[in-house]
Amino acid sequence: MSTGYTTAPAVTGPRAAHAGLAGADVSWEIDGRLVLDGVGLVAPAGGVTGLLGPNGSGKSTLLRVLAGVQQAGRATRNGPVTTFGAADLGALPRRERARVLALVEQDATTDLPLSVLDAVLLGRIPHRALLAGDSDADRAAARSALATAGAAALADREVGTLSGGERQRVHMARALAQEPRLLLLDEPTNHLDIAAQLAAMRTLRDLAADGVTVVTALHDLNLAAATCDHLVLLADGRVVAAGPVAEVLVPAVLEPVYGVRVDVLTHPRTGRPVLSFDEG
Ligand SMILES: Nc1ncnc2c1ncn2[C@@H]1O[C@H](COP(=O)(O)OP(=O)(O)OP(=O)(O)O)[C@@H](O)[C@H]1O
Repeated sequence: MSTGYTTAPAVTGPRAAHAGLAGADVSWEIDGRLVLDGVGLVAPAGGVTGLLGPNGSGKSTLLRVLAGVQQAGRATRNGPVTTFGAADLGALPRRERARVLALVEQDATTDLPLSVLDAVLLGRIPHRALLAGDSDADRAAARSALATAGAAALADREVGTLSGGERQRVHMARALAQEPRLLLLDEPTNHLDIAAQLAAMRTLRDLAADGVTVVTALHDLNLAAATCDHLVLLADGRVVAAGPVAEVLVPAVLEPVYGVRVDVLTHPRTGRPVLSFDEG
């Protein structure tokens, strides 16, 4: 079922005047196949927007297109029109864009023999003069980001030796060190234990409360129910529903998209939806 595209919820954070991220008609073709088909997306500043959808629905591609790093394929029609506040994201020079947005990719790996601290310091590059080395302020920002991501103890480890969950925390720390105003994340809770998942989502909520626009792809619909303000549901490269959590996470929307039976309960403390699934 399509609920069409709804307007974004009211924004109440310190940067409430900022309109957040808006994408119109984002279409992308890979090997002659349309993997994003006219996606319209609104992610309000001061909120966490969850990007949902089954495997292959286009979440990673959309995030990479929004971040301007999608290599495979090409834009179709007139190309995506994506604004962040008053800025046309697509028109921003690369370095300028890196000062505005950070992308935390799914299972990003590196073969470079980098220490964790050095990997996180890479996030500071857009903020310093060309050819300048790390300043004390950069190192302080990197250590603070590591602490926020629950990875302070890993600072001197080599990235290649880390577990999946440890690496995930380091990728989050690198993005935090970048101090973006728009943070895009692809499955940031992948590999994380339950406490770390909740901590990661708490970090995203805290950033949003400070006015950062957060867009995160998630598979865990209950995590989305518990932590997101706004949801965008993709299926086959199209937006099939978007809006507040309570409007999107309903059986009539989810069942045809995922092909499972969904029951929605209400959390006794938070009042948010809690979902239960059965094979359809
Ligand atoms: N480099 C590529 N070459 C060919 N097809 C691709 C490429 N990258 C993505 N696709 C296809 O585009 C579609 C969307 O993929 P994408 O990774 O964006 O989906 P997703 O929603 O993130 O999936 P998942 O939940 O499994 O991570 C899929 O059908 C995928 O096979």
